Amino acid sequence: MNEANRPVTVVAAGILLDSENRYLLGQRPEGKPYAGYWEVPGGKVEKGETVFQALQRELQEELGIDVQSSEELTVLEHDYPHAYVRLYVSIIRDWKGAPIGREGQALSWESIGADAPSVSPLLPAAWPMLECLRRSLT
Ligand SMILES: Nc1nc2c([nH]c(=O)n2[C@H]2C[C@H](O)[C@@H](COP(=O)(O)OP(=O)(O)OP(=O)(O)O)O2)c(=O)[nH]1
Repeated sequence: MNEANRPVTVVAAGILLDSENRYLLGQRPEGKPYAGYWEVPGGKVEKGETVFQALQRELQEELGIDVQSSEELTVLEHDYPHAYVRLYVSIIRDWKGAPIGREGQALSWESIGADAPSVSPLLPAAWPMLECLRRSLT
């Protein structure tokens, strides 16, 4: 619970970073809150799972890749109308397979150096993640 007495939804988000320092965004599929918005891949951490296990499961389901390792970047909270979320954000440089949108979602590789992603709109809580990513790499 938080000050507003709302239950906290715990989410693991994984920023895939390739060798050219590009990161991956995916578009949320129909049927989910904020469908059509772009986000860093990930999803809710299930009971009994670690954040890393949740990342491995979600990125296999969403992108068909096997995450080998991850580095913790930051933890962020965001109060949405539909949920109060706590996002554990990791950087992933080591994965097996080529990401594909297994839920029919569009994907976009983005340059860290750009002021803003080439796609929009982004989920509100994705912005501070990207800011943190930039700071950690420069
Ligand atoms: N994956 C992801 N989720 C984000 C980001 N920013 C942000 O606010 N969120 C929020 C949106 C959702 O409320 C929550 C993630 O839940 P989700 O609906 O994607 O999770 P899920 O895949 O487990 O969903 P489901 O099983 O309930 O369908 O975190 C982000 O960049 N990536």
